[in-house]
Amino acid sequence: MSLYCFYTYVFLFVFLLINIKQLLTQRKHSPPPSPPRLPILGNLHQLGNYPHIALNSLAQRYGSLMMLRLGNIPALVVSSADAAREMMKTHDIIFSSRPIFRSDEKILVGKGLVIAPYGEYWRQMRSITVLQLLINKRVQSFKTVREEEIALLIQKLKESSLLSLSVDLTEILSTLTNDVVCRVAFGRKYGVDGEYNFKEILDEFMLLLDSFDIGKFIPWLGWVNHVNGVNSRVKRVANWFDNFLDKVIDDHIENRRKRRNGNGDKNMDFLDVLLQIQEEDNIPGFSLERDGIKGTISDIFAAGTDTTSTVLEWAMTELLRHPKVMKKVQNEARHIGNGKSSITEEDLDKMHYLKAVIIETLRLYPPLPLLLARLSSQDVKIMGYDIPAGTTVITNAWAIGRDSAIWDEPDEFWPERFLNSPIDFKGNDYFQAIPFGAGRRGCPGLSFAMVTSEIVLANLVYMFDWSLPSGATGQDLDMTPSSGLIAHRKVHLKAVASTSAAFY
Ligand code: HEM
Repeated sequence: MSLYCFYTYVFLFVFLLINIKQLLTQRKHSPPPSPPRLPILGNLHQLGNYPHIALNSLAQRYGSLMMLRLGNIPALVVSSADAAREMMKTHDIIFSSRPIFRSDEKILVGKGLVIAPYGEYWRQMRSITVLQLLINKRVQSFKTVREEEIALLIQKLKESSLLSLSVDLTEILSTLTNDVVCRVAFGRKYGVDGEYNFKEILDEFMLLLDSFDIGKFIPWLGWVNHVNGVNSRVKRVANWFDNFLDKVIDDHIENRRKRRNGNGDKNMDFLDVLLQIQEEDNIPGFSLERDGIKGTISDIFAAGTDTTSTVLEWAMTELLRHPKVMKKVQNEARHIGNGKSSITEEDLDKMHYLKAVIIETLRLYPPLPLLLARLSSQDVKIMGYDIPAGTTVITNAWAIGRDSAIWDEPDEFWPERFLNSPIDFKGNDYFQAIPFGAGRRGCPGLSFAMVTSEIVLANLVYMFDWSLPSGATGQDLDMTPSSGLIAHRKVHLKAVASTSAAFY
């Protein structure tokens, strides 16, 4: 071999070595694409008032996996069904924690499930919530509570229908879901009247939970919350809620002592169930403390009230915008109800179109459009990209539900697409629409939420014909969502109920 050839081979060898090394390092660190960022704010300024919509626009440019920086927080944004499946199914355990923001801890009283890091405490609390509180048998046992509250609602609507008055459906539905959850949790209502102005406090609690908190993202700017009064409002609501729960728990303990029959499972509310678990104290290596009880109840109010009324509010909005769909769901309800005084939960199994209306509503308007954030607990590869441990994960369920690669005419309200469709929202097999999240941390309140939404909507359309005030048409409705964690309507939905001719 000539000297020239020898040097050429050495040169090629070194060149190849360098390239392979570079390739390997690139492979080793292949982060998802990122939009450019500003100093300190990172990408925070790009979220706007409607983060789910803004993030969807960014995803159109940067892809269904994007890495953002929200102030100090590295955040992965997931915007496709495939990426969500990989995260919540293939690598479920790695993404089963939640980021802890100090402000959430301050608002959510006690030590509950929603913000608990993945681990033994969460596992025990989750198992109590799923197997003792939200299991189907228990959800069904509250059928009478739902039916009684619906009867009250129908009575109210009949009264305003006699006077052709418009009703604030947003307000009425929010009160209804709050009353149902209150009775299920405490065995009685704590409304606007009486000793506790529970509804007002709950509204403030939801407002604070929903509000933008700069200290979450840029801790050294946390002082802003002192200046603008948010911290004192948080403290006031948290103290109020804490004292309220103490009082309700003490009353329950006293009543159980008096009754001495606290073991009768039949009429037990959630608090009774939790107190019984605490008394029996037979979970190996785990004791349910008062703080755990408070946390569970606080979670159920935070996660279960506004989310459910939001579905109903959007479902009624879309029905008012689509008179043919309204007619179809009314015909189904009236055929099945057949002149009875109300639709019962036994009737729901036969109401396929009504179920499709609810599912289509959840696809288009997931109440938590960005679900609840998750946190990666170790380095992992998703869709070929490297995601480091400690990354906050935001899943854009709103974008997935409207993805044109999955759905025909994705922005159209068309319940027929779900008739005879195998898609459920359990997040086991189908990730095309995931309003309840998926995997280990998926929503344990799915059955509770579905049966409540279905029975309320069924009765609203069964008993009444609906129109908009002052001769407005559905197309006049303002469809702007609220900003915040829960995307309800920005403008309250007001409508006129008239008792259907079928019931005269
Ligand atoms: C339409 C109504 C509802 C929607 C859309 C909804 C949605 C969600 C979502 C997206 C999550 C996070 C899931 C994830 O990280 O993958 C969640 C968690 C949760 N939901 Fe719901 N939810 C609803 C109703 C309810 C109800 C009625 C209850 C209880 C009565 C409830 C209790 C909870 C709890 C306790 C968690 C935390 C679970 C955990 O972190 O392990 N939800 N929900």
